[in-house]
Amino acid sequence: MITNQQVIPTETQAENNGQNNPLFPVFLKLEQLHVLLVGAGNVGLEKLHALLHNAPQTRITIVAGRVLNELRVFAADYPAVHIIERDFEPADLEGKDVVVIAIDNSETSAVIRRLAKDKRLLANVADTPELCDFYLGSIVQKGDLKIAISTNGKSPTAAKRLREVLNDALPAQLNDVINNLHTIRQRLNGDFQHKVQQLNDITKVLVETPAAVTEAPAAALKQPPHKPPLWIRIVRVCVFAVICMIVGAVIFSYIPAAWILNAKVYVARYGGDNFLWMLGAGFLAQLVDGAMGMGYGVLSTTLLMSAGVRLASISSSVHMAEMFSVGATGISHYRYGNVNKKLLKALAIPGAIGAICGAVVISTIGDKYAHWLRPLVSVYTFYLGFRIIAKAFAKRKKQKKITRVGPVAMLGGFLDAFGGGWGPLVTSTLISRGRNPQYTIGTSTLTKFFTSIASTTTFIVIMHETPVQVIAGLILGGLIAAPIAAKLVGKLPLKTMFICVGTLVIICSLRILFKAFF
Ligand SMILES: C[C@@]1(CC(=O)O)C2=NC(=C\c3[nH]c(c(CCC(=O)O)c3CC(=O)O)Cc3[nH]c(c(CC(=O)O)c3CCC(=O)O)/C=C3\N/C(=C\2)[C@@H](CCC(=O)O)[C@]3(C)CC(=O)O)/[C@H]1CCC(=O)O
Ligand SMILES: NC(=O)c1ccc[n+]([C@@H]2O[C@H](COP(=O)([O-])OP(=O)(O)OC[C@H]3O[C@@H](n4cnc5c(N)ncnc54)[C@H](O)[C@@H]3O)[C@@H](O)[C@H]2O)c1
Repeated sequence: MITNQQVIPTETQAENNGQNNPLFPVFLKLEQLHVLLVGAGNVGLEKLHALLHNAPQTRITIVAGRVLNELRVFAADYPAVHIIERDFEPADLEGKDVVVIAIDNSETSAVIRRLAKDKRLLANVADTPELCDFYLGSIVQKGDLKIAISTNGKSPTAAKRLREVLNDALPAQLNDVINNLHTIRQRLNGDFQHKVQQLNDITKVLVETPAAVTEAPAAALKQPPHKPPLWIRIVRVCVFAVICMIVGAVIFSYIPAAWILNAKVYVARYGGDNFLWMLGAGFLAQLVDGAMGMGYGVLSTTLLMSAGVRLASISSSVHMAEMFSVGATGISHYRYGNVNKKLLKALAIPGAIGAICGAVVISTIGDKYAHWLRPLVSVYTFYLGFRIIAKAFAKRKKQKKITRVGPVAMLGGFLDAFGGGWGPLVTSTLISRGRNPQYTIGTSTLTKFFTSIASTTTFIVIMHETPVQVIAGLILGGLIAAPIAAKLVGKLPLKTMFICVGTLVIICSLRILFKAFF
């Protein structure tokens, strides 16, 4: 059996090397070559079938005194096949790369073969192994997979039977498997050794349980390519936590606590009384959003509300800080081709209108009615917390594709001004209604960039002031978290993450509600 993979000799192969079958298999790009076929009888037709079945665009010139009618009819479907109806002439070898001889005269065959040899052309003399430079093989094909079989010329019938056996044994989905592995191969990062290791790990199951041929790589596509066992993941999380503690201890031993406490003097006017909260909120929100693709607004809003920051300040800072992170991610989505321009247009305008309206409402009546607006927003974030948890358990159902996206975007933009929610509302609604997740996440993220610009501009115009310190805290926290989040993407247990983040949002919202009424 021959494949086009690199052959690494095993012990048994090494023992057999050269002893039984010295033929060296190659897979010719025949369509880039010019073939001369001499003879157009039954055998000529068989060889023509074999050539064109594998490489239909191949340029083939057929030279034959008599041309079988069946061959003429068959060749008519292949524009690159040219028939010359006369006996062979040495000039026929000019400009050819490969010669197949299928005539009923062995002496003439030997002469043609010698002339070909003089021109250093490779020749096959059908059914005459001793005159062949190469043999045609029996071929099993499943999409891109091709297996060529040779019995070293001993029994073409055995080769034919083996082809039939393999053809039945190999599942049709094998081509999907190969395509999936091709996609994984293109997605893998890292150096060559690392890629080889990952591909070997993914495909190990194919060797251990051959029945898994049809399922394994498809499943591998859905999961991160290499999922280590649970205990390794637990150890990783613990190591990560310890590193965070050490880094934290080092940072705070160099930055005097008094300095941090003094910082609150500068931030108190606009941003509540604890800069660390803002830094922490920015860090956590970016960490979660970067790794899960949503949650920045909800998390930072609930955390800042818990720190007692003014509602309008929260909203304007969150949107301005978010503009940077969302802008950067949105642009990379655009570069990777994840943005559907039609959907972007349909989302951006209503989204921006909704965002402007939300920003106007919150910055004009935000402070005046803060005593009831804050608990109201908490009720909304409380609901979003549940939506995030629900995502952890949601099964993707095939629903009717949502076509009118405008109202969803407008509502998303409006409510987003109050406490985030664009992601949990717009992105998840579109995905759960049957839209392609890749394009939806990409397009929705880029749209979020535009709605953030709209609301931020509105806040600046209406409020005449910018809560610089809150924004600085959020951006700084986000900057620290971004590279960590990027590393964590695909490595975290998503379901658990959604549950944890949802729970955190619910607890924060409940706390605000509790404080408002008691
Ligand atoms: C694989 C396949 C590819 C193709 O041609 O496309 C192919 N022969 C096929 C079928 C086939 N050929 C013959 C029979 C009748 C039964 C029989 O004799 O066994 C059948 C079976 C049938 O048709 O059922 C007659 C025959 N063939 C050769 C000789 C001479 C000899 O052995 O000395 C004789 C006796 C002539 C006579 O008695 O006068 C020689 C060769 N045939 C080869 C290839 C090369 C060796 C491949 C290998 O290493 O295994 C080689 C050396 C040179 C070459 O032709 O390239 C194709 C199967 C396609 C499929 O998968 O269905
Ligand atoms: N047909 C079979 O199943 C089969 C099986 C085993 C072996 N063979 C052997 O293989 C050979 C070919 O068999 P076939 O059935 O194709 O024969 P065929 O008689 O059907 O065809 C022979 C072809 O060769 C051409 N030809 C002969 N001399 C030529 C020349 N100098 N220049 C150009 N073309 C020339 C003829 O015009 C014809 O197109 C024969 O020797 C036969 O004994 C055939």
